[in-house]
Amino acid sequence: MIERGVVELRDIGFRYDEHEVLRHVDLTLEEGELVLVSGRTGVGKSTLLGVVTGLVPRFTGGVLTGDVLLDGASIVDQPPRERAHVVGYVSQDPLAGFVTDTVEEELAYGMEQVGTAPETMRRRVEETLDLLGIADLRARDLRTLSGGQQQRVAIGSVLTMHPRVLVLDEPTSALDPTAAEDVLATITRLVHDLGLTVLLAEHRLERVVPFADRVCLVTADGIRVDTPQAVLADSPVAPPLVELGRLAGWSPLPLTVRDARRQARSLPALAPPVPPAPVEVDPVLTARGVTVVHGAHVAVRDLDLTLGAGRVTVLMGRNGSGKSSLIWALQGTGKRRSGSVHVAGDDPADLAPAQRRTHVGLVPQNAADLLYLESVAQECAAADAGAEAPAGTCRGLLDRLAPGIDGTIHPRDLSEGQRLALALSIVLTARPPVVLLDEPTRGLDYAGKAELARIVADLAADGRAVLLATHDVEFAAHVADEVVVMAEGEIVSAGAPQRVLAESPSFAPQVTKVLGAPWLVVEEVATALADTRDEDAR
Ligand SMILES: Nc1ncnc2c1ncn2[C@@H]1O[C@H](COP(=O)(O)OP(=O)(O)OP(=O)(O)O)[C@@H](O)[C@H]1O
Ligand SMILES: Nc1ncnc2c1ncn2[C@@H]1O[C@H](COP(=O)(O)OP(=O)(O)OP(=O)(O)O)[C@@H](O)[C@H]1O
Repeated sequence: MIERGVVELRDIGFRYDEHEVLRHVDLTLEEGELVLVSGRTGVGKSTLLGVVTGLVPRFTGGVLTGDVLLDGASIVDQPPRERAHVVGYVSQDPLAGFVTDTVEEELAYGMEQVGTAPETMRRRVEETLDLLGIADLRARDLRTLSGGQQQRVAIGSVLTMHPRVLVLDEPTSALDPTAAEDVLATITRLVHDLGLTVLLAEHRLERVVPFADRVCLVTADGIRVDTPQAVLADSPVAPPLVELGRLAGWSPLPLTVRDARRQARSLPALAPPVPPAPVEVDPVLTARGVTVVHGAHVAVRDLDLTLGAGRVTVLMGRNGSGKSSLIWALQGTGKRRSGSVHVAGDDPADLAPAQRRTHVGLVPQNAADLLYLESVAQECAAADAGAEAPAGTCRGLLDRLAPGIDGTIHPRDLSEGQRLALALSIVLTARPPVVLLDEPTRGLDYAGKAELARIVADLAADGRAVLLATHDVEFAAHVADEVVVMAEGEIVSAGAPQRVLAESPSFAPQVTKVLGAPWLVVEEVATALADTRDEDAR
């Protein structure tokens, strides 16, 4: 008998006119394995996932060649709807995928479509509410949920269908670190206990690598599929632990914090980095007593915040803790129940939109909200004109964040990371004194994030105040001058990253977990190692 995978992709090719996205892709997914799809922004990860779900080419256009098999039978001509009970899919944009109005309805919808018995439906809805920690949201309108709450519902609504194959596109991008761990552990349990097959695209390898059986690295030349160890040994994208292992010359490369801690015993004694001394800063934005209320829910409670010139403040906190609500209130569009916000003598809430943009720039969680023109080139030209910046300014920023995007593409057709990069470039072109970024790393690869960190540092060096909300602890460790943690609408901790991040079990970056505070990032270890080697040489 021939061993067959659950899903087989045979010599898959896909192109939009001249733009070739996938070629000669052969991939077999076995029962009960989790395959991680990684690769640069816009390289074709979502497209590869779409070939399995059938959304590509049916809903994207373009030309698909090759064959897709499910249990040995070709399904390449089968519409996504007919595969849905076997192949569950969670997209990068949960809101766009919702078909009902409330959490409970959404969890039941797929089961209703396939005629699941009512008592089974009821039971699975309850199980899923618990599994994903969303029981208290059951009656809520989907559109009023926070980004992370929406993402949990989207995952839940697919799990209730008990699919055999689960296709997930950045499923933890909006989740706080603890929730992300929980969701990945839940999925892994289904993989191990029920033989679920999972294909999962993710940029934050540090989160997913420990759970992956194999990694599929997508490059412009095709795919490479191997064990995480083998792919990461020389892959251009690697999590901090692997970077640390490469730097210290460890073999095998550590994939978990536990492995790295063991190997770290072999490191020479290193002089820890000296945290920067606190400095006096000029306030650029001052918020006092800000309260934001949605219906009966107090999202931000009597909160004071000062953003200083030249400072990057990172806003963290559990899903639903009020970060986005605060950001919109600071920008002036979000309704405040009470309190005041001042930027350069004005309250942004009192200004007309055009004037407000010169005070405060905001890149929202859903970057598409900022894009309204027909092409990338038009968006860039409009941003330059609006900001009276030299022609090419916006495009220059875009090429730093996500290089090589064709200017004629409609913003709607960009990959998730490319779209975010465009929205960031548009807002940053105006160089407002206050820059607010709501989860600015979704869909960005490590190189894109490193560029974003440099751009943010440039803005700060130029005297701007930057506030960015993120769940990406590694990115936070790289950019933060100060970290502010929210819980239940209030600030519960604030201070230097060496203290707030490093001392928290949920927010500590990988390097801190291995070496302890005040270590935060691999670059610090590289510097310290080079120093000891210099001394040895002397
Ligand atoms: N209609 C279209 N015409 C031309 N190119 C397109 C069109 N739609 C998508 N593309 C391009 O196809 C490529 C693949 O996109 P895809 O969404 O698969 O990337 P990705 O690797 O998932 O990116 P990300 O990491 O940002 O999620 C991108 O470069 C995108 O710009
Ligand atoms: N219209 C609304 N009605 C009721 N509750 C709302 C409404 N809008 C938002 N909320 C709630 O307010 C809280 C704060 O939401 P917010 O989006 O500010 O959180 P967040 O910290 O940005 O979360 P995430 O990390 O998931 O993006 C959440 O519990 C959310 O469900």
